[in-house]
Amino acid sequence: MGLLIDGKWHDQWYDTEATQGKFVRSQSQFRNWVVAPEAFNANDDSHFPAESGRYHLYVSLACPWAHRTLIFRHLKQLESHISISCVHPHMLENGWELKSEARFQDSLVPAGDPLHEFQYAYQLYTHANNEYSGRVTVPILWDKKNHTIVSNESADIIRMFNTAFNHLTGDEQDFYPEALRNDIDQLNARIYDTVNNGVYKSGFATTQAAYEEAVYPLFESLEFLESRLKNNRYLTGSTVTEADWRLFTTLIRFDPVYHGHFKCNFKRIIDFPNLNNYLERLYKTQEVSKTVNFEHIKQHYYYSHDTINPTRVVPAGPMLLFRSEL
Ligand SMILES: N[C@@H](CCC(=O)N[C@@H](CS)C(=O)NCC(=O)O)C(=O)O
Repeated sequence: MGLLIDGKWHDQWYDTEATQGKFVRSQSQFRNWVVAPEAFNANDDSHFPAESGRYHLYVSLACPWAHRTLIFRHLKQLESHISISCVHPHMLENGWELKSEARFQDSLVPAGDPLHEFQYAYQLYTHANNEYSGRVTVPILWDKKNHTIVSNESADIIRMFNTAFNHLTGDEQDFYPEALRNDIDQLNARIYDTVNNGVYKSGFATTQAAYEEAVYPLFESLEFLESRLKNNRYLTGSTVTEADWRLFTTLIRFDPVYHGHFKCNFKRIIDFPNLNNYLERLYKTQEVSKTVNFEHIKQHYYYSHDTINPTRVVPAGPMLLFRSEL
C-alpha cells in the first residue's frame, strides 16, 4: 500500500495521525468524460468520444468502487465495446499489481495489463502523468488512443456507461432517470458517506472515537434502508437505479468482510430481512452474480491490510447463503 509523490512510488499506509485517527478518502484526480456523439464537443479537453474498442477498464474484483463499473459495463451490454482486465487481489508494498496467478483466475475478467504489460497499476498513472501525486486507485478507465486515464472515479464512470454508448449498443436502460434524480442524489449522498465509505471509516479508524463516529451512523443508515425497503422493491420504488447498484457492492461484501475485518458487527446483512431479500434480488438480476468474486474479495481485504490483520490468515467462513437457500 502506498502512493505516488511527484511521479515516484512511496510505500506507506494511510496517515491517520493528522486526522485524530480518522480515515479520510482523497478525491479522484482524473475527471474527464466519455461523451455520446450528440453531446461531444471537440474543443472541450475533458471530452472523449464514445467509440467502440477505444477504452479499457482496469478493475479490482475485490473493490466495491470498481465493482460498480464492472456491473454497469455488464448491464449496459458494453462487453464487446470496452475491454477489461483485473489486478491481483493482494495489494502490497507496490500497491495494485497487474499480474495473474492461476488460483485467482476469474471466469469473465482476465488478469494483468494486456495493453502495456506493466507490472504495477502505478505505472498507468505515471504513464498518463509522470508527475502525478496521489493514491493509485481502481477503477481506471484508460483511453487506448491518447494513452491516458480518462477517469479514475467510479461514480462518474457509471454515469458515462449509463448513456454514452447507447448509440452503439441500442441499450436504452436508464439507471439515472430524470424523474428520480432528486431522490437518487439524496440517497447516494447518505449512502456514500455512512455506508459505502462508512465501512472503510470504521475499519481504517485508528482510535476508538473515530471508529465509533463511523460505526453508529453506518448502522443507523442500514436501519433506515431496511425500513425503506419494507414496501419498496428498490430504493426509489419499483425501478432499479444507480443508487441500488452503488449500495449493492457494499452490501455483498458486508457479511464476508466488513462485519469481521472492519468491525461493523452490530448485525450482519442476513439479520435484516428486507435488506437481505433486496441483496438477493439484485444479485440475481441479469446475471450480476457473475461479477461477484468472493475469493478476490476475501483475499484482498484480509491479506492486504496487515495493520488490521497482521497474520494474513483469511477466514474460511461465513457460509454465504441467501434466505431462500437456508
Ligand atoms: N473515489 C474512488 C475510490 C476508489 C478507491 O479508493 N479504490 C480503492 C480500492 S477498493 C483503491 O484502489 N485503493 C488504493 C489506495 O487507496 O491506495 C472511486 O469511487 O472510484
